[in-house]
Amino acid sequence: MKITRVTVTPIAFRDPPLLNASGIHEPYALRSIIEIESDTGYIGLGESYGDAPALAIQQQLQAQLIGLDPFNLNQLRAIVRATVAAHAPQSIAGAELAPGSHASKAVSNAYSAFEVAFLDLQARSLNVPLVDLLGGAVRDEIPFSAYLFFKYAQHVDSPYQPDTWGEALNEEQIVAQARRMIEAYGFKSIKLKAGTLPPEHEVSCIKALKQAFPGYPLRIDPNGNWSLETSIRMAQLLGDDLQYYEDPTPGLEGMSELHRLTGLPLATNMVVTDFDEFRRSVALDSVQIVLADHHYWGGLRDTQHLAKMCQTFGVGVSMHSNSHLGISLMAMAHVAASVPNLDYACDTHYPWQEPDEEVVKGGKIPIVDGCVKITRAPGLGLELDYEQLAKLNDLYLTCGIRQRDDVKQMQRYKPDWQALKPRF
Ligand SMILES: O=C([O-])C(=O)C[C@H](O)[C@@H](O)C(=O)[O-]
Ligand SMILES: [Mg+2]
Repeated sequence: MKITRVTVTPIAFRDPPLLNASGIHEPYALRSIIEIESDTGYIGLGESYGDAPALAIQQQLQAQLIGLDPFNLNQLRAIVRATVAAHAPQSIAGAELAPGSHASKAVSNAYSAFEVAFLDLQARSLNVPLVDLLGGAVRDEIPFSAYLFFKYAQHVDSPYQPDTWGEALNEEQIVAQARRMIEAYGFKSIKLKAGTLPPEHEVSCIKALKQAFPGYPLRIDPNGNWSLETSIRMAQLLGDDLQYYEDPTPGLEGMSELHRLTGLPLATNMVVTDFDEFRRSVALDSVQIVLADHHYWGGLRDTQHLAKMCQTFGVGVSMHSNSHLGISLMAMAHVAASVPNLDYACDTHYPWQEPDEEVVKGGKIPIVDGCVKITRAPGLGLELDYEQLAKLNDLYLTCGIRQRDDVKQMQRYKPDWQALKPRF
């Protein structure tokens, strides 16, 4: 088989005004949709970052992959490496909360974008689900958690109607958000994105969730926005409320000290984002759970390698998410299906995206009883809806956003807002 067509299509879709440690989400999130076609007529799909630096590399790669055998992932990696070395500026500051847009992650994120499409194409040509190329499924229902955010009712510049979730700033509103999400999707665990309002208030929201959903595993994620001292103080208030404490404080050293002092299980998608950081984290006992993300960990197979390393060193593993659509969700589901030691329900932003904004046929992928189900359909089991793709590409062309910037967006609400870390 030879690759005869590679198409990278940037898209934008509506994103609610979700608050986080950096600031606030812009009205549109960016992604890229990747198609690889073979001379035998199969198409493989991928989804990745649509921010300018990531997109530029993906677009550079389009022409260079023509003629390649889609089974030759080592050659894909070599081409990606050479292209990044030749074209990627080293100094691009990526959006901090989208680790895949860091310049240092350029190889692993571009490789991953195409690896998923290559694997999808391979699996389609063999008429097997993608997970079979990853060693087969140890589960076919992949658990995800309810991912709650503090949020405003509408964006500062209202480019479209306010979303239906409304404001969520206090305990009652957060409990209502959780209730709606759990009723709609059946999630069995809850994550609260924090690091944005005063820490005591965020902890009080966890207490309210604990009362409203007894027995539900709870997590809080301040994205490194609490000092070590604040993280210790909040740990005392939280007691044993949490399933794990996600990235409360910055740095491998800070997390290590926090674990030593509190004994709490710490999770991360910030201090362990590559294999070098993994090695250092093991030496320091900084984190007890790594949140993998194939988009910046170098694809589905490297995510399996990460999971194996976690197992070897007695570290738990689950999954991180940025704003994404269905191709990413199914890629996450297939790799999660192949990992025996996936110990926790994965994160996903998927419920925050609008029902009419999906690029795969059939619309939004169902999440039932908190799980995404994988089937025996070949590859990822998805077909592109070209009308929808064109619609979201138009949105990309007109939305005016080219690189995620949650800090700058927050400055539109609060002109003296600064990117402080830690803020509290
Ligand atoms: O677990 C995390 O740190 C994230 O999910 C990062 C995300 O980018 C989230 O904070 C966001 O989009 O605001
Ligand atoms: Mg996190």
